[in-house]
Amino acid sequence: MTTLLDVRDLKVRFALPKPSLFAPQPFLEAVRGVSFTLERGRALGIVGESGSGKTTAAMSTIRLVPAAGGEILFDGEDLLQLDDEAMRARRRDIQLIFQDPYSSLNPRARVVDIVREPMDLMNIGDADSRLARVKELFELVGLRPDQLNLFPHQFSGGQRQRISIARALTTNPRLLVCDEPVSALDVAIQAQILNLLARLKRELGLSYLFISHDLGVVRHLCDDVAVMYLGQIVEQASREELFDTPKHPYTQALLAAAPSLARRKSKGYVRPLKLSGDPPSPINPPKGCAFVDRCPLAQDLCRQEQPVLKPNGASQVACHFASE
Ligand SMILES: Nc1ncnc2c1ncn2[C@@H]1O[C@H](COP(=O)(O)OP(=O)(O)OP(=O)(O)O)[C@@H](O)[C@H]1O
Repeated sequence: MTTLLDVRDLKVRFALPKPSLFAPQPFLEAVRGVSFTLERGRALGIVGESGSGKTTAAMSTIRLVPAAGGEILFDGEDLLQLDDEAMRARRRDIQLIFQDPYSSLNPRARVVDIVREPMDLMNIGDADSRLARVKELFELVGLRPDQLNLFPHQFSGGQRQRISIARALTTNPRLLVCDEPVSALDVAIQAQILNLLARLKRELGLSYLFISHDLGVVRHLCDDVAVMYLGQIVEQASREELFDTPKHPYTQALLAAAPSLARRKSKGYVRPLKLSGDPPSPINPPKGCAFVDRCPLAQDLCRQEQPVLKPNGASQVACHFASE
């Protein structure tokens, strides 16, 4: 396996309005030292509750949100060190798919123009080759050639997501960042789009950074999974390892909340833990473990010392007392 993306100690913080002129600048710590690797041809799912920092981590990985620190090695080159022009050139390799295809597609443009636009903006090929590529991509994503001149409102939600995917593929990217790409779709349509993404990954050797709050969706598509909690990764493992033997009490609670995903066999013991309460505020986050107030394993050490990700079996887990 070769590594496409190697993110090290990524930090993102947002400046908040000052309560008064002379008060210190308050910050919201949205991503607090996140590290992960994504191998070529694989899909890494990032899961976690709303507000855990999934979107911010992914957007800062591709420099759509500025990072406050860290390294983002794409093919060995640190994206944070690139000037704007070099970064623009890199954008060909990295494309985005959003949750709501309708709001990301220009309602007044014909879909042929929508799909072609990235090639126009990046000056890829001539008019004929661009049109040929749009037709090819239409077929690849399961749209018909006679639909080329229609407008977005003439398509269903699932078809609109196919249009977004075709558009994202025009530049021959190597990495697709998918932010809740099927959350707005009916369950049956979700499966179709996930199957399409899985096929494209196989056929084109694409890598995905796949953000979702839905563990079922992640299990369908992703090879590896990172679980985020208050701006940090608390567990990272292969799909099998994560769903069969979840180790962090937060991962166990997430799985226990989705009984259809918990393993039938006793191999992975999933504590019947119910999550109550909310995560702490990302403004002045706690010094120790952020999960401590909701955790059945919590001890004094957890309040004093932040656990770091370390190997636990075949997984990486940030917990002082995680099950082995
Ligand atoms: N532009 C911003 N300014 C200030 N705070 C922000 C901004 N964008 C995000 N945040 C905060 O950063 C934290 C992480 O948000 P983020 O959207 O990355 O989480 P998420 O896990 O993707 O959640 P969701 O699934 O709801 O999108 C949250 O506390 C959010 O309120």
